[in-house]
Amino acid sequence: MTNRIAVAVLGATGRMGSEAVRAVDAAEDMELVAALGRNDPLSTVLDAGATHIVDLTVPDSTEANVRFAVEHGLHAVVGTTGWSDERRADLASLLEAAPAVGVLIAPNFALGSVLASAFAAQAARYFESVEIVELHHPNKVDAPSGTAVRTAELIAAERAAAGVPASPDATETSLDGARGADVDGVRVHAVRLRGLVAHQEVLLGGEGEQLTLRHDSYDRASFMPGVLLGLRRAAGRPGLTYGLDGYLDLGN
Ligand SMILES: NC(=O)C1=CN([C@@H]2O[C@H](COP(=O)(O)OP(=O)(O)OC[C@H]3O[C@@H](n4cnc5c(N)ncnc54)[C@H](OP(=O)(O)O)[C@@H]3O)[C@@H](O)[C@H]2O)C=CC1
Ligand SMILES: O=C(O)C1=N[C@H](C(=O)O)C[C@H](O)C1
Repeated sequence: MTNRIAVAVLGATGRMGSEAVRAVDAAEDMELVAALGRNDPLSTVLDAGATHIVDLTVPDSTEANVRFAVEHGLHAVVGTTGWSDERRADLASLLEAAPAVGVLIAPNFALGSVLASAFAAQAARYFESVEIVELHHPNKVDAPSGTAVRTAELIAAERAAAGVPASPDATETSLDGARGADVDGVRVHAVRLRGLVAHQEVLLGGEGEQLTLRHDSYDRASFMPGVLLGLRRAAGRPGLTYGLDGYLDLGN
């Protein structure tokens, strides 16, 4: 096949990176031209002729990796966490000088997770209370998860637009952390437990009822269709897209 997408995977020895290497390698319309570990110089990507990078590294390195890609005209599909509002704003400014480059930052590549977050945001305006519980493997270095932060942001925006007041909470005394982290007014609780991969529950409470929206990734294979979709679409979506939902027609 001609015109295959030339992909470099950064973080290639990691849990996600190694899965992405296999997925890109198996995709007929893609060519894996480089697989970088922590000690490989970023110039490897250019030497290999990559047109796209996939970043699955660590919050400390992802920003520099993506800046390097944009500065060299490469499209980027980013799954690494740590992309704060400030970091995304800086990246959006950088992209103004590279108008042909597309960057996707996807807190979660699993279709079910993206849908669950969208459904939770839709539902959140109808319930008095909402809290998020995310549950992950104990090797995860960040908490709360990027997915939970993104879900809380979407929920908070919907509730603000609908004029829904803050969830009721009479807590007067508590141990540090007992009520979780406050993300845009939504409480987020993080569980780290051997045996888990990546899971999330959004708990929505109203008078006499509860709606729970739960998503489970039992295997990192669940993230790969989203990674490949991102690679196929990034060049056609110049600028910064935050969330895989930006590449999907979710009808909202
Ligand atoms: N968007 C999504 O759907 C998903 C996102 N993630 C996110 O992806 C990221 C990676 O997760 P995971 O694969 O579990 O993590 P791992 O720790 O398994 O992998 C991280 C990789 O990054 C490399 N690395 C570490 N430090 C640096 C550095 N300073 N510069 C460059 N590379 C470095 C590691 O190399 P070495 O092995 O040499 O240390 C390793 O290959 C996390 O932020 C996680 O939250 C995870 C799952 C799904
Ligand atoms: O580190 C992980 O494993 C995951 N990280 C992402 C996150 O922080 O949301 C995506 C998924 O939850 C798995």
